[in-house]
This record gives sequence, structure tokens and C-alpha cells, in this order.
Amino acid sequence: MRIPFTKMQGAGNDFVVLDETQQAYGLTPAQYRFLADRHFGVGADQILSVRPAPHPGVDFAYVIHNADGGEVENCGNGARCFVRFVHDRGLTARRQVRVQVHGGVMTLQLDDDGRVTVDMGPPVFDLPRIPFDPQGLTPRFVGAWEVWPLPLAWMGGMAEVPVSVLSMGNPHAVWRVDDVDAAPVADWGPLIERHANFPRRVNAGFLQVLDRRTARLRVFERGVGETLACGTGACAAVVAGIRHGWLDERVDVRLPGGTLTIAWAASQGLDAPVLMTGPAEPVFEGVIDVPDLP
Ligand SMILES: N[C@@H](CCC[C@H](N)C(=O)O)C(=O)O
Repeated sequence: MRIPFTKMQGAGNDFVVLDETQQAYGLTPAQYRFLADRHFGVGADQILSVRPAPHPGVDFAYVIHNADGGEVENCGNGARCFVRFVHDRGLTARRQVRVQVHGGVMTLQLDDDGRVTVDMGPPVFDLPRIPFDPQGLTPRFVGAWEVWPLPLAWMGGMAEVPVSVLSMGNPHAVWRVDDVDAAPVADWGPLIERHANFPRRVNAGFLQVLDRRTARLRVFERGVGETLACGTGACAAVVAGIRHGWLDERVDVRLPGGTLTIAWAASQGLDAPVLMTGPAEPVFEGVIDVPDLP
């Protein structure tokens, strides 16, 4: 099957974007893995599919697959690329677009400077909805909110990582570290991702607070590995930082691939929406032969 695609990136988190508004390709997990493969395919952290609106009140459906071929609930950097894609291709003239994602409806705004602001909706703290199973763990409070000490088997012994857990439509565990450059992202990221207390696995964020309005973040993404940026991860880290009293309500998050601005008016209630602003850039377009892969 020959498939046209657009390669895009948002703060270095990169995507293959497919227009499935006229024709559904019906790709298998193995075919998504092929597209994401950096040697044999196009190469991407996620594959984004633009599909027709499933019901009135939204403009499109937005479906996300990780590089490992698994479908996931949300992707913040992808959402910004999504709106830039539908606008650039003339699929809509609207600068404000509503899309159905797995976890709900998101509103995306193409700003005059080419950046995109996404209303990511409120964070989710209800443990079963994250989903997070606290069995065997005793939380402790840091500021006004709990952290969960996750035991990790490491080098023949046990380490303990205190994480804040929440969902931004997808699951996140955030650990505050002193220095992200020295954080054990490659070693402990996979252990956190597959920890038994997260039944659907988790994205692992390593947060360094520089001051109340500036943070650094590295994310070991579920189904991918460390990426240059994670939009939902940046939202989750800022929400955690605000709830623990480390951060103000508007924060610049410096990721390895760029900076995202995250705003959450927690003083108006924990159900206030999280707003994320950042770049979304096309890289190149192409057509690829996708082999039959069951
Ligand atoms: N890169 C994304 C998150 C993509 C999904 C994530 N890996 C998951 O499995 O939940 C972002 O920008 O939010």
C-alpha cells in the first residue's frame, strides 16, 4: 500500500501525520511500527491519524499510535502538529479546532505567531482513572499533595523513587530531581514505565525546578523511550510542581528539543484546564510503500 504522509515535529517530538479523512488505511500495529522505524520506515516517536469527526460538535478525530505500534489516549505535542496540519492542508479554515481524542475533546488554537495553544482539559487525580494501583505503597505528603515511593529493583538491590501520579488523558509519573542531566532516565525510565503499580504502563518524567516559573524536564515515554519533548509530560510535571508548591501557575518548561509554556490556574480549582503553548513545524512530505505486515 502506498501512503502519503507529512513528517512534523513539535519541540523535537517527531511525528508521521496521515490524512485519513477521505480514506482509512486500516494499518496494523506492525505497520505503525514500520512507519515509526528510523532505519526501515520514515522514523517518528508517534504516528498521528487525522480522521473525520465522529459526531457533531467536533471537527475531526485524532488517533495516536506510539512507535511500538500501540494506540494511546493523548499526545500534546502531536495535538499542536495536528492543528497545523489540518490548517496547512486546507482541511479546515478555522484557527480554533475541536478534536475528539481517546480521552475526550480538546480545543486547539493556532496563534498568530504560528505557535499553537492547546486546552488539554483538567488533570485527572483519581487513581483508578490514571490508572494507578497503590497496592503495597504508602504515600507521604510533599506540600499539599502526596508522592508515592515506588520501589525499583536495581543492580541487585532496591531503590525508591518518590513519584507524583496523574493523568493528562494519558498516565504520568513525575519525579523531582536535582539535575536532569544527571538523572537516570535511560536506566530507571524503563523500570518506572513498566512498574507493576501502573496497569497500563506510564510515562516517566524527570523534573528539575530552576525557579518558580522555569523548569527543566526529560521524559521517558511509554512505548517510545526518551524523546526530545513530551507535551502531556510537561503539563503533568507543571501540575505536580504547582500542587507540591514548587511552581507558579505559569511555567516555561525547557525540554531537550525546545521550550513549552504551561499554564494551570489551580487557584480557581483543581478542575481548571491546563493550557499548553508551543511550536509545531512541518519537516517534509513523502509517499511510502508500506508492506503487508499482519
Ligand atoms: N509525546 C506525547 C505523548 C505520546 C503518548 C505517550 N508516549 C503515551 O504512551 O502516553 C506528548 O507530547 O504528549
